[in-house]
Amino acid sequence: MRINISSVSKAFNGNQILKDLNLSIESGEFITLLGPSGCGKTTTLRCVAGLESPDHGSIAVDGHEFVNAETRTMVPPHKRKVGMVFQSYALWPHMSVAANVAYPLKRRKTPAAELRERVATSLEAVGMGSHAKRYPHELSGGQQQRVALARGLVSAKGVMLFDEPLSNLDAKLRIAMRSEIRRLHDEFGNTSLYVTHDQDEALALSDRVIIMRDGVIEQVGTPSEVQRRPVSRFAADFVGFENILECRGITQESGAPEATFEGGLRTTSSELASRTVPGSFAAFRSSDVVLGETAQPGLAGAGRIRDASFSAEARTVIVDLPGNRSITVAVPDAAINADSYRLGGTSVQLWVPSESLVILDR
Ligand SMILES: Nc1ncnc2c1ncn2[C@@H]1O[C@H](COP(=O)(O)OP(=O)(O)OP(=O)(O)O)[C@@H](O)[C@H]1O
Repeated sequence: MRINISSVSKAFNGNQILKDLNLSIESGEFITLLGPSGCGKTTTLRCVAGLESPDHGSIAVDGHEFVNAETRTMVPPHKRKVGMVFQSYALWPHMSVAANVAYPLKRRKTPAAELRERVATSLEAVGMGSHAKRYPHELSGGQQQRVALARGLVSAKGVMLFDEPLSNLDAKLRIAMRSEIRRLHDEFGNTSLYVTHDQDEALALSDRVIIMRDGVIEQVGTPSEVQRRPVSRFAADFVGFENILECRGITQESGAPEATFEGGLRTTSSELASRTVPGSFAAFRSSDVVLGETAQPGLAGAGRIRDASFSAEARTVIVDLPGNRSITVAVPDAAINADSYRLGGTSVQLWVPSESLVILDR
């Protein structure tokens, strides 16, 4: 089912939370809203579910208007037939697993035989068929979340909404449940809108990722587009570009243009310099900085190692650059034992290849 969010605005107590939001989600797509706390992700989801009403704009599913602030159309939440899965699971403690999953169907007065069959099918789908008679307190967190997922699936007529459903699970279970959620999305042929502030989760699950900032959409793209080609400093920072340096000027001393960035880094390619203006930014990942080599097209400079941290997850050094700037560099495994990387104060040459740089004008 196709979801159309058109010019949706929403304010709480005079604070504008959603600002003229427009988004079209294709039938069968898995879309993630990714952004920092407070940017309006949950509010967007709640407007689709009918738990909030937009002040302006409309939301339609397959051309059928759920809400239109201008014409005062408002379909109540239980008539929208969307499945919703919350971070808190929101299971009724006094109801068995089967009764929890049956609840939305009961509200819709689904005939008993159909109800039993749909409850059994969705519990089987999430691997909880043998736990139908248990109560929520007899289940682990991961099992409770599976029941919440089954209840969402049973309510859905094609649209599923997820509000940080995995945040309360430990890291290992979170990764396992991610693929379950994606599998069920494909198996049931749903259109899914998923809220998270975890970029790994968004990138792993989605067909397209929407990066939100202060109630507006900053970038829409496939996981690889947002990861490799962020459109702004904000988006680059959000998808994990550790290093973002501002261009301080363009010179043409030796004939070819050369751009200088914060920390004294300079372009070694006129093509790169021609795409840069003072005030634009060069963004690059710590894993794309090469220490001890230079002179291929890209960005080059020199600094001093301030600090090295080698842990199981990351092997990084902080390099201080002139002008009180520093950058983070991920050291390849092969270089870990090189003593020079462990010594504070050691001078290093550094280079970032052209293809690893993203030049941003905002
Ligand atoms: N019912 C409400 N009444 C007043 N303010 C609200 C209400 N719901 C949300 N807000 C405010 O709107 C802003 C956006 O909230 P929202 O939950 O949409 O953000 P979010 O991007 O989902 O953040 P998080 O990741 O923290 O859940 C926040 O500042 C929040 O305090």
